[in-house]
Amino acid sequence: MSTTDPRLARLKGVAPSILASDFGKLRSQVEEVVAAGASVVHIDVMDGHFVPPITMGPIVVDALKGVDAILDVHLMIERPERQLADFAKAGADVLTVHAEATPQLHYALGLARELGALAGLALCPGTPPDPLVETAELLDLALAMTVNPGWGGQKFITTSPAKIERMAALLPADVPIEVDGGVDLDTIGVCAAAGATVFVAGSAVFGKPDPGEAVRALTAKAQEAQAAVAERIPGPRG
Ligand SMILES: O=C(CO)[C@@H](O)[C@H](O)COP(=O)(O)O
Repeated sequence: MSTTDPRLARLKGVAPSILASDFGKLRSQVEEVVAAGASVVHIDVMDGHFVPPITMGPIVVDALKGVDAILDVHLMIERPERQLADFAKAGADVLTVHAEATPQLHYALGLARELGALAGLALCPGTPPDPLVETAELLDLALAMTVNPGWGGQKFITTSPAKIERMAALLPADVPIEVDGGVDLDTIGVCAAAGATVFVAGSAVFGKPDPGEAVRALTAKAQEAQAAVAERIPGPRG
């Protein structure tokens, strides 16, 4: 964890995923959710190899430059270390790579930091949390996929909260845990109670008629669950 980076203070709460947005009005939709309180905007990069779909590249990150939010880039691509420089140059604040996507994890995470970004490590639902232990000192964020990566609108995998708890037990308390996939009003509370503090939501935000209101409702649910946990067990993640 690079504790001095001021961006870490904003790396929390609901992170709307632009995968579910209307790309014809991308900037105004993003500005709407930021005005509603989102301090993180999630950008899903898919390469057609690590996951079947192809989505977006650095040009989309660049299009969001200047938005008053952390640009959180989730690289669902093989050998992400080869692309990190382009995404950093485009304005990525967080560069998250998958443990399953490269044999050179320490190199990739170190490079993300060297390029001036925060370094995130993502784990697919079937991947045990072990890589977090090996790379802990290089991590600014841990991402628990709560669906198999590749598509928005999937159903939340119900064993995810137990995995989040295992991750939280292994990580230093100041490394935030982000959840991604099937996060909505029904599932955000269990994620928050398990220790997640960043909540990626695509369909549950941009799939709604009022994305700003959706951010506020999700935020309230997460805070309610966090408050209930803090009342029971005061602690660093509470
Ligand atoms: O990384 C991914 C999908 O692989 C996600 O970020 C999705 O964009 C989440 O979408 P919803 O499940 O919230 O609709």
